[in-house]
Amino acid sequence: MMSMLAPVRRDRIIAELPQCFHKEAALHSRSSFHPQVTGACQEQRTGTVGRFKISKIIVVGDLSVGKTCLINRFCKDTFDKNYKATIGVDFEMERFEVLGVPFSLQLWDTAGQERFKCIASTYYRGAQAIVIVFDVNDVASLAHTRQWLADALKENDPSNVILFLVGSKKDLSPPAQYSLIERDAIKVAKEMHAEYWAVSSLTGENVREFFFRVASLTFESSVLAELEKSSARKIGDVVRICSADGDLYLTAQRRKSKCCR
Ligand SMILES: Nc1nc2c(ncn2[C@@H]2O[C@H](COP(=O)(O)OP(=O)(O)OP(=O)(O)O)[C@@H](O)[C@H]2O)c(=O)[nH]1
Ligand SMILES: [Mg+2]
Repeated sequence: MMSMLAPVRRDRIIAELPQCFHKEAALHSRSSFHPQVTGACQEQRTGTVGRFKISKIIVVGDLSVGKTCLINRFCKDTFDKNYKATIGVDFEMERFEVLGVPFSLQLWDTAGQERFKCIASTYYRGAQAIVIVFDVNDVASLAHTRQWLADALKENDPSNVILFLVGSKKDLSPPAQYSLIERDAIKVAKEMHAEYWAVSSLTGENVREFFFRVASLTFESSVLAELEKSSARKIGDVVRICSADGDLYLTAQRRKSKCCR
């Protein structure tokens, strides 16, 4: 409990919405946090967010695409060039402060190897975000992302999770080759309603930016869900949270699940 109360690391403080990687495949293209979220944070009306809530993020994808390295680069700032398969699952906690509100992510690193998949999949439930990783140098791993998503969604409510499609090992891909796979990856991301990123855990390129975006969008959707819940309680009716026009995927998903008919 004490550690939960200790101040958040200075390099985990998020005061502005980090931008997306590619405008064509972004969860939304607003340039700042949703005004209702900013307002709620200023007035400390974020409900369970910031006090009790820990958001679960699961990371899935083929074996050896670099899931463990991605998490280790961000959480520990280390990189191991030797492959050690994840057996079952591992997890890391990361504490942030978003718009002045403490916010924790539980990052679940799952096994890509077929023989461990069965154990790993029992940890998929209750995810707020699903990160599907593929290797930008391996088209088959991109093709397999659809199956990984389907498996992860079996254990989760599809209208309540946010999705990220992440191309790894960007350092190994010459620019001309990279831009070819990026075209396909963006197509897949759009189909999935996922936000697309490309990263390198070896060089660290985009790793921090990516996790800041994950934390921010997960935070934003948690606070919006809290606001929706508390106003629904007050009015005793279904309440619509107004969204800016730039909100591409989030509103579409929410509309499917919760909003007025
Ligand atoms: N060059 C380069 N190599 C990477 C990068 N990320 C991971 N690797 C290498 O790819 C191999 C697999 O990385 P892991 O992170 O263990 O892969 P994983 O997805 O966790 O694999 P499983 O746990 O079996 O599912 C290791 O040898 C890493 O060093 C990267 O960004 N660049
Ligand atoms: Mg691993």
